[in-house]
Amino acid sequence: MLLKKVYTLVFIRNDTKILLGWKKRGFGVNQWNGFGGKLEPNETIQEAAVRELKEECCLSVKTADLRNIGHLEFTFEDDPVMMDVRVFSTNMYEGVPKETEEMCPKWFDLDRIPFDDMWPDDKFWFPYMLKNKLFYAKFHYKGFDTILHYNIEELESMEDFYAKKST
Ligand SMILES: Nc1ncnc2c1[nH]c(=O)n2[C@H]1C[C@H](O)[C@@H](COP(=O)(O)OP(=O)(O)OP(=O)(O)O)O1
Repeated sequence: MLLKKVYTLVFIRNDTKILLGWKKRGFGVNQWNGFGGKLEPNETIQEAAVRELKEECCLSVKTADLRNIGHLEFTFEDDPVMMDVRVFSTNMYEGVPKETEEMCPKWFDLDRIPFDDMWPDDKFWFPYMLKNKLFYAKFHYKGFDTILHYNIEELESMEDFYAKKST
């Protein structure tokens, strides 16, 4: 049986650029990614997303301005934990991105995303995000570099997706 662990992943973007952070430590170190992490006790997923963004690059967002745009599930060979990652996007934020102990933020043109220095799965689902499509994707890894199999689908509505998932 898989044990589920929930994570957040936030992308700040506009029509031409996206903010990514170079992970300086921990899981996914030395790669570009969005901003996010695990939930703390008694925190909603949106509250965790806001907190992690602030902690990792000093930007402030309101929970109401976060749009849930996708759901990712990661499993790993011989590991009973499934990572359940809730993906959010917004272009409404306050502050200026700043380097922290965990991440070094940088803006990228949408047509110059550094996929070679990102998680291998990102190249599969970023195109959905960049076309403003909602998505649900599952990746099964051997180690952290090899995707053994994956599935990705476009969703009509995140609310309907989670309603169906909980039944
Ligand atoms: N494969 C893949 N693609 C894209 N994004 C991710 C992955 N795997 C991932 O874990 N992620 C995302 C999900 C989260 O946003 C981070 C990982 O969070 P992590 O840094 O481990 O959580 P924190 O709570 O910040 O960790 P510590 O502060 O305890 O170190 O990457």
